[in-house]
Amino acid sequence: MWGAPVSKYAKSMMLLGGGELGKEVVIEAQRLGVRTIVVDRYENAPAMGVAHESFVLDMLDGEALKSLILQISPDLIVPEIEAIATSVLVELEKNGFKVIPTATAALLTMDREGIRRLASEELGLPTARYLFANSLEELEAAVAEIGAPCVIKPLMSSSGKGQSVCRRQEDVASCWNTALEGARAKKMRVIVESFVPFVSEITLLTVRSAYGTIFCPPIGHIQKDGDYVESWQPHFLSPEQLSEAESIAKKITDALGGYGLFGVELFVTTGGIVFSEVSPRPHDTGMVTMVTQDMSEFALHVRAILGFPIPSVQLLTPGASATLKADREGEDFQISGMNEALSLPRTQIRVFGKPLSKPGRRMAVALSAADDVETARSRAKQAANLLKVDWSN
Ligand SMILES: Nc1ncnc2c1ncn2[C@@H]1O[C@H](COP(=O)(O)OP(=O)(O)OP(=O)(O)O)[C@@H](O)[C@H]1O
Ligand SMILES: NCC(=O)N[C@@H]1O[C@H](COP(=O)([O-])[O-])[C@@H](O)[C@H]1O
Ligand SMILES: [Mg+2]
Repeated sequence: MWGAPVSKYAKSMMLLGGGELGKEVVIEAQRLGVRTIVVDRYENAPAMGVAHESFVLDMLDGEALKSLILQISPDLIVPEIEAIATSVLVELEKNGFKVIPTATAALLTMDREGIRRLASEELGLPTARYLFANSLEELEAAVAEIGAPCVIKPLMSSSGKGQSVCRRQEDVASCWNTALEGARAKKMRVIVESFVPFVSEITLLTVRSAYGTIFCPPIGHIQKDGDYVESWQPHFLSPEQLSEAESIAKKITDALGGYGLFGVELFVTTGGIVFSEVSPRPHDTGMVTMVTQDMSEFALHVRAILGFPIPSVQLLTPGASATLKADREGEDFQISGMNEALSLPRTQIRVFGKPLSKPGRRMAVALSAADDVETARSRAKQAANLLKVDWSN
């Protein structure tokens, strides 16, 4: 029960991060009459355009973050990106603030070490072999021990930033430099993971609500340079694979706790399902649910975190998503090809509205439905290929 979004009875939600995923979360919260406040590191972030209020802040600056939260005093604090001074959230939670799904979940998943140790060492879930390194020398020793090929990632980063595959011992120095450039946090520590020879990879969207835990049908995806370029739903798994995937997802999300939607990333291998990582919030590959399910991952997240029950989720049609990425840095661009993309059957687009284009930055997504996944995938790819980040000079 709550009042109008600008009244004294308003229910308020503060998003820490306001990218394309946060934008859809805000829209879903607005639909339920919730007051929305968006914080991000730059002006005109996608979610700011649809929120009641917004603030520009370096969310890794703990003091600044704490003072803003105390000033606004939101009912719900909803982390949306991976680079936040999460220790502040832990402290504020102790003082009665509600962090989604929990402050500890945010803390553990912001840091690859926290979530990996929980999954592998405490819960015994199958993962790639891994080691950590704080310097180039330590990294050389870790790569020698894990063996090439292996994957090297900064502890705090996302969408593949700073990530590289080390194929030979001689490449270690260049991998270290890639990690240094891509890390969002100042602290430099990397994880070295053995390369998992997967057959496919999936995201299992898992919803913890007042009703209990439910799973969305698996989403298959393809990543390039550590970032997603294509996803589809449903992704076929055998009954044994599905029950293994759901059991892993249940264990990790139960350990993190709280209400909300989680994106559990899993590798499907010939030897079974391997846990990769988990986002305690909507997942980029899950944008496809905007055309496939009765409730999108964003609607599910909002409904769960507001404490409402979610007895079921229904897949309405097979569907797919494909991304538009920029290849140049600058502000003087226009997105073209929308007319052509939207001429394709059962196709929609989301243009995020990011004010600055950068090489590799995701600017829009095409979403297509069809009677089967293969047709949906080819439609979504075709639509995304028709979209362009265009420059007048
Ligand atoms: N150990 C591994 N073995 C094989 N492939 C891997 C491994 N680790 C990562 N990858 C590949 O790189 C992709 C991105 O890795 P990961 O999810 O860890 O990065 P991320 O930066 O957290 O990305 P995001 O924020 O988009 O989830 C994976 O989806 C997978 O395709
Ligand atoms: N894989 C995580 C992910 O997709 N996160 C989404 O990307 C935004 C950052 O984009 P940017 O780096 O282009 O600002 C985040 O705010 C979130 O919406
Ligand atoms: Mg990932």
